[in-house]
Amino acid sequence: MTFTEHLYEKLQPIWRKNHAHPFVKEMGDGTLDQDKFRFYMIQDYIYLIDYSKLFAIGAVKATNLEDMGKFAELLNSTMNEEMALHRQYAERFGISNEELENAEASPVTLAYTHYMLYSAQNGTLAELLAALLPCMWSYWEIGKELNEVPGACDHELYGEWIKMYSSEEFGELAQWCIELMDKAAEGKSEEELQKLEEIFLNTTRYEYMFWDMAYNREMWPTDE
Ligand SMILES: Cc1ncc(CO)c(N)n1
Repeated sequence: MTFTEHLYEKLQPIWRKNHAHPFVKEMGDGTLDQDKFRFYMIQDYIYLIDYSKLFAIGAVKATNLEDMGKFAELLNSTMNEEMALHRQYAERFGISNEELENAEASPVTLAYTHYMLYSAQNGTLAELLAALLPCMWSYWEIGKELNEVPGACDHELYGEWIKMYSSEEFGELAQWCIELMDKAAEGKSEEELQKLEEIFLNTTRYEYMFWDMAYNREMWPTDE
């Protein structure tokens, strides 16, 4: 069994919970409250700015030109394709690019992005991959699952989201991350593997918390 197969199997209970979250389910059946989606889309944009930086750090930590180029490709596709989807949604909601870029991160968004960047900046390439893999992998799986729901990808609001994350292009990038994680885990000590598992578990948990934060539109406590 490969390292990623082991992680996938071990964390299935949490992954199932992610897929079953009402935010995800309601995107699939088209009943999701648009204000929840609007909140999600703004927070996800803020998330993706730091997520892009993770790929830039990946390019720095890559040990060969092929992987370095792939991280550069991921950086480019995140900033110019994935974030373009959010910019399109923002336009539909009447939110300007500037507003989007300067939005305030919620507590969960801040905790999640900072944890990822901490792991990327202070850890090995394998640790960076362990932090980023649940993001790419779970979105790809959720995209594919929602794409199976009859009519879901034709929904006037959520259809584009489903098409993006179930796309072959997104799937290929996720697949590349899975393979690189397995290569990077090769020959690592038990202790190091344990560390990778812990990081993977934590970002998997953060994925759940991100859906939940968006569903409840959770922001900072107010002074009132
Ligand atoms: C929170 C989150 N995780 C993963 C992805 C996939 O890129 C995303 N856009 N947002």
